[in-house]
Amino acid sequence: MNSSNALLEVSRLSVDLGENRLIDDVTFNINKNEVFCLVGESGSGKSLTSRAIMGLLAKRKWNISGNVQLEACPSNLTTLSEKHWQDIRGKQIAMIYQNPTQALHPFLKIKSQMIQQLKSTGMKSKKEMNNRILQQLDDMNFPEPDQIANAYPCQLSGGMNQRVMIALALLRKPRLLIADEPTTGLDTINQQLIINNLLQLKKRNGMSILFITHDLRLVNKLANKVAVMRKGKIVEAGALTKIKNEPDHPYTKELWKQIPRLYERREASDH
Ligand SMILES: Nc1ncnc2c1ncn2[C@@H]1O[C@H](COP(=O)(O)OP(=O)(O)OP(=O)(O)O)[C@@H](O)[C@H]1O
Repeated sequence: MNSSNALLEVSRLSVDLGENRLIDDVTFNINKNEVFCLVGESGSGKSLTSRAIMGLLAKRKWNISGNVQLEACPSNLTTLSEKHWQDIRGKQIAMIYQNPTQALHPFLKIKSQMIQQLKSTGMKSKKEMNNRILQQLDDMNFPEPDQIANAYPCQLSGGMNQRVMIALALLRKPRLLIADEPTTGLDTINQQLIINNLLQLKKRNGMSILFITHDLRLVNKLANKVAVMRKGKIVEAGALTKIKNEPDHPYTKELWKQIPRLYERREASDH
């Protein structure tokens, strides 16, 4: 790692599908305890970048080059075997998605899904697992964690399932959470609830967040740093204040113009 404050360093990451270069020479760093927002229009390559970082692109289909370095791991993440990834995914880096059904099993109670995660850490005591599960659901501000633990996903609302998915992802206290549009499609109240909850947990657990979104209002509320993607490339990156107040790239200027007024105030206590 080049800096002692860096948690993740992505350097010259490219992803090809056959002749098509879909991610092109992407470079950025995420520091410890930082929220890094990756923004850009649909199809710009945000999700593909996160899936390449997370080792979720099958090598038989995708050609990946570049260097992805995580503080806890001496190897380039793009070269790790699936076996090695089992020590990293969930424990060092976790991911949450827009749609909780991607992460939740429909026919298993929430508790069973959480137990599976905890068993993979070597935890054996039922009591310890039960306490950990209730604590994690309590951290997501569920007033009755026990009821949630004993529910099936279909018995919960979309917003509740989204919070359960976050609880599941954070069970092993990862250093980096990749959040791929986790609030898109939710109503404003649930969106606020989840964003505030994520900021609380970031502070409590001392984790960093790579937050993927096309919603600049969320960027304004959450980000320490921002990278703007377009057609597979990062066209501009820097501190939120710089990207917001003095954007250099015409595309970034255009993005901010789409919001007439940024009314959401950042609460200093969140950070
Ligand atoms: N599984 C796939 N097979 C083929 N092409 C893909 C696949 N996934 C993504 N792509 C292509 O890669 C490019 C980047 O897609 P990506 O999903 O990363 O965009 P995005 O910025 O996350 O968009 P959105 O905001 O809509 O999720 C697009 O041209 C997309 O069509």
